[in-house]
Amino acid sequence: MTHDAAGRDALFSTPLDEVADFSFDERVVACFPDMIRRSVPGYAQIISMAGVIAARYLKPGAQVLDLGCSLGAASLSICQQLPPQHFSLRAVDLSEPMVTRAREMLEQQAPRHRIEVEVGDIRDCPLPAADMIMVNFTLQFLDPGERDAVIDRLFAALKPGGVLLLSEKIAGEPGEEQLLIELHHDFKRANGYSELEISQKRSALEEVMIPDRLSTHHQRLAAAGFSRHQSWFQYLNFASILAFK
Ligand SMILES: Nc1ncnc2c1ncn2[C@@H]1O[C@H](C[S@+](CC[C@H]([NH3+])C(=O)[O-])CC(=O)[O-])[C@@H](O)[C@H]1O
Ligand SMILES: O=C(O)C(=O)Cc1ccccc1
Repeated sequence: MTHDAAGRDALFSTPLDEVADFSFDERVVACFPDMIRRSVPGYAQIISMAGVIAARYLKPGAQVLDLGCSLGAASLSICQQLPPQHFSLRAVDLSEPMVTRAREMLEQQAPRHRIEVEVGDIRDCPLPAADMIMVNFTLQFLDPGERDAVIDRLFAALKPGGVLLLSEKIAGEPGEEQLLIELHHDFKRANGYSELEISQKRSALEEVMIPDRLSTHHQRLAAAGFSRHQSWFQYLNFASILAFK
């Protein structure tokens, strides 16, 4: 069983002969809200602040991008803070089943907002000039060697004064990694995941999600040309940065 009728994540609950690399398929889509809430410390806080941050910076007529949108939670957060005529939003994700479900959910929960949801790759999808770009827990799934070019692309797409909201799982600074990993596993245990689920998920992610250190993210943002970039949130090995063009 990969999930129950209530959408509870049970993807890694039974022993697997060989744990395949993690992928955002239908089985993940069906339990994604539960999985991310129980796996990512601070996810709910970051999502609710996305709307609050948008309301602080966006002027009427603003264009917003949500890249690696999954089910559109960050987009929905903005819809809850700003009226439909205030902004247009384009949400993109590489996973077709995610995009299909995100379209349905946003249509249902924000029917009057101007939102397009498209299948696309953050590495090469068209990026309209934007006032705010959100990249929440997406850069971490790219090959580390591809991340500089993506941040450069986002900088180029942002209008002057535009804001980037970048959230990521992070590697610890030297000497600090082990404690963060152990406490994250404790966090998962406290949220009902078993030892087997924790270790099989870890194997599934090993090859496909390689976190950078927070300092690496800041260096990359500086190199891309961001005039100001500041960490505003960290909960264990999950952090969020605001960067301004
Ligand atoms: N190259 C790529 N281009 C576009 N999307 C991609 C790419 N690679 C992976 N993805 C997509 O990035 C998303 C990552 S989840 C984001 C949560 C969301 N932001 C949220 O606010 O709920 C985070 C997580 O699961 O830890 C998945 O939907 C992938 O299909
Ligand atoms: O579960 C984990 O260990 C994570 O690091 C976060 C995560 C959440 C959802 C899908 C993939 C990774």
